[in-house]
Amino acid sequence: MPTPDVLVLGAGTAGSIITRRLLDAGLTVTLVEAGGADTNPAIHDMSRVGELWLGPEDWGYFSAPQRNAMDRRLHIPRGKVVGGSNQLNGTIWVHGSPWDYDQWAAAGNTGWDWESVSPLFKRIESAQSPEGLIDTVEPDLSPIQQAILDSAVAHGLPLNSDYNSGDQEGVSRMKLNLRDGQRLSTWAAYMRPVIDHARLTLETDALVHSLIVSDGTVRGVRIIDADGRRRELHAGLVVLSGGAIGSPTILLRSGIGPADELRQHGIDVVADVPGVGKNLQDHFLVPVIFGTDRPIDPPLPFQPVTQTQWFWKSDPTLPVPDTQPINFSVPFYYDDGMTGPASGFTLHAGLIRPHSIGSVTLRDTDPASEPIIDFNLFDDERDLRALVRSVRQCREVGRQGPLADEWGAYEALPGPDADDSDEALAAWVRRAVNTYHHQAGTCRMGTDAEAVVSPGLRAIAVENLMIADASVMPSVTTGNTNAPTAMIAERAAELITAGLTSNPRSTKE
Ligand SMILES: Cc1cc2nc3c(=O)[nH]c(=O)nc-3n(C[C@H](O)[C@H](O)[C@H](O)COP(=O)(O)OP(=O)(O)OC[C@H]3O[C@@H](n4cnc5c(N)ncnc54)[C@H](O)[C@@H]3O)c2cc1C
Repeated sequence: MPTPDVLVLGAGTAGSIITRRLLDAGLTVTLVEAGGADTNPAIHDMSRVGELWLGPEDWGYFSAPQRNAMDRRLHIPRGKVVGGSNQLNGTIWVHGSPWDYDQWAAAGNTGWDWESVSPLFKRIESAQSPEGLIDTVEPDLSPIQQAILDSAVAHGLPLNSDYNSGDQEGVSRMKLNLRDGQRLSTWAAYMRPVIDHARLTLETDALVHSLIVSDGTVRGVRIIDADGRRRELHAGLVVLSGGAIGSPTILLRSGIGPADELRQHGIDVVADVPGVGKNLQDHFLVPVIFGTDRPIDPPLPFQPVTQTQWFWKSDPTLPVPDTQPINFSVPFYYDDGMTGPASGFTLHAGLIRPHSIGSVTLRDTDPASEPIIDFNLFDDERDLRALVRSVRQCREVGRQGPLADEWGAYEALPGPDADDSDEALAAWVRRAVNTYHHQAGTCRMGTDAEAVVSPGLRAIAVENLMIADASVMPSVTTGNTNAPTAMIAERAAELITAGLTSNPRSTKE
């Protein structure tokens, strides 16, 4: 096989966009993905997303026991399929706050301020730009979602018609990535139309073991392919897009990471990069589940289970909202210990500006092993406080407006046994907290000693390696992370094509 210009590792949200843009720019690309084709009908039908959890398309990770959450191990779904986590996600399209990107820039990441990145979001969206490939739609609300929205307004939240306008606060209908009622992942939008491209080689069901590095330069990658064979692939440039869990673990197995950690596993140290796998940030949800006297119809086929959300400051002095409750049209019982009525709805309290910082480390050197993912939940008490306030607010919303008057909503969980004290609500938060699936930051960009990539997304310690996915975020954005990851991917492709115009083999900034 001829050597491609670029090897892209991971066909998720970011890898799909980068591959397409590099093909458009005339480059030869090999795209390597651990998962297979997106043939499962539940991927495409947003009323069936729950079926994907712990199925063949889910890496099915569990966190380390969370000492401040009753030692619970939280399920961490991650997409193992072409399209990656975008094929399992809720398709909620949220830019984040302009403040997020200005913070990135203020930390030394020149070029990532809001004014610089907002044109990239515009370029991605078909409603904003003729070259945009991603559709965002607001589906008609189901009757229970309309009642949730109206009850939130009755509670005093402003109705916000566009949370991507720069002002996130208030309750909104969600903007979802759907086309003809079906999920529109970046894989579907960017890659499906070019799947037979002459300059594309697609390796699916191929697990990346590690990078091949010699003389401080990345030359290619070792994979275990669909037939179980160990093979090496080479390229002029390698782009790592394995996501916030996959990218740091690939680096660690390659000998790029904290030297002491690598030696513990008997891995030769290629580059001592202390920040690899550190700075894990995520968002967290806590369900407040209601039954209703008036029966709620189950979601129709292709009807999204979640359609409304709100952004709210649990402390009015904060610069941006630190909570983002999202609302499900069904009672969502996360584990066997949670029981209640079969028909109902869930208002999820949501923490989106976490202070506790976690890590991703290797369990062993087997690429098929689950890494140790430790959120370090509630290490910082402010996170617990914000979730307690958010749970209290969700309870209040469920008790008023049309939810109470027209649907006869009653709280099933935490339920009447939990009083309204901070202690009682904190106990529920520790018992019921789960990830909101927005892991980020584990190969963060920056200019300091803990940075893994430069603001130009080049690996700091080795040549010919770029990292582009949710792992490079310096801090997680205020809201869902798919759109920000897509934005990072567009920027990455732009940086590669600009840098390669003069010399296709040069990766220097
Ligand atoms: C259940 C769920 C719901 C979510 N809901 C939303 C939402 O509604 N809105 C939103 O904005 N965000 C949501 N997210 C988050 C969003 O989907 C992610 O932030 C985004 O997909 C991250 O993109 P990525 O490219 O960084 O990683 P991914 O999309 O995860 O891509 C990484 C790819 O690399 C592959 N890979 C990893 N390791 C290896 C290896 N060793 N060898 C080969 N391939 C490898 C993976 O299989 C995967 O395909 C959700 C996520 C989940 C899991």
